[in-house]
Amino acid sequence: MLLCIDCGNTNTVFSVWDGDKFRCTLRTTTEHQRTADQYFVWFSTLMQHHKVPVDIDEVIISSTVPRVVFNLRVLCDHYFSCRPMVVGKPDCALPVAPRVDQGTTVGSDRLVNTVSGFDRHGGDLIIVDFGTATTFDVVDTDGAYIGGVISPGVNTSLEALHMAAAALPHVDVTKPQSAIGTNTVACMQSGIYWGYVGLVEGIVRLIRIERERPMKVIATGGLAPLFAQGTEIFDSVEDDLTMHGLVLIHRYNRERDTA
Ligand SMILES: Nc1ncnc2c1ncn2[C@@H]1O[C@H](COP(=O)(O)OP(=O)(O)O)[C@@H](O)[C@H]1O
Ligand SMILES: CC(C)(COP(=O)(O)O)[C@@H](O)C(=O)NCCC(=O)O
Ligand SMILES: [K+]
Repeated sequence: MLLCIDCGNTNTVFSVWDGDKFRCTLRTTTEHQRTADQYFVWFSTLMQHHKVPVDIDEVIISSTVPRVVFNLRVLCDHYFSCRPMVVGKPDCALPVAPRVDQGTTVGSDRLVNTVSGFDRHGGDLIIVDFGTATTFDVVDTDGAYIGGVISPGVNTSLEALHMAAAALPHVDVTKPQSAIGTNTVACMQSGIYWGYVGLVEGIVRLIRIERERPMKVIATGGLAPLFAQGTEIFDSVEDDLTMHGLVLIHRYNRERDTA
């Protein structure tokens, strides 16, 4: 079976693909100190819990944190006897090359989302990913990543506000009933929630004007369903977008190898 690993700055997700469907999806925090042995104990324990056999023979990794890739490679070598495909490395090809400034390294999560979104919806897309950063990936008619927007993530902004202001507590993001908060926590939640709704709607509007054509908007990332409750801007919310892209990129490279 194929193990797909999506390593973001906050969370690392392992998903096991049996060639037909995902059998199991597991999430842990991203920590570059975690060793191959620690990954394996965590992974094999939860696989047993979910009654999925641990027979991994192929691995594909997307990581926005370069330092974690070393230990993930050791995991593949010691426990799965394979060499992982790593998105963004020269030996991992993409169906359509990104068109960005020379020398720019695009985050591999954004490249994977682009491949996935194009497969599901065709071109002319804006993919909004609510991760550690809130990113907007613009996908051209032919499926190329052509740039986008990087904004601070929702929780990153809340944390920065709490750190910077002595009287502001740590709060969780939720959808407030109204814009006007009548206590400190409610004021902060309104600022974050309605602020991000406005940010997303505003940036999508500007991108559409620049592109001069209709563009579908796809939302993904842990907080996407929550923000979808506050705006009509998303055509679709897909929590498996990155994992689907990893399966596609893996298949694309395997088919190239055998061609
Ligand atoms: N289901 C969820 N509900 C609420 N918050 C979530 C959920 N999933 C992730 N988050 C939060 O959203 C932020 C981004 O998480 P994630 O999408 O995993 O980021 P990354 O891909 O950058 O690691 C984190 O602060 C995380 O705690
Ligand atoms: C913008 C990001 C930090 C988002 O990562 P994430 O929130 O998924 O951890 C990541 O895609 C990244 O490090 N990008 C490199 C710069 C770029 O994509 O242009
Ligand atoms: K991400």
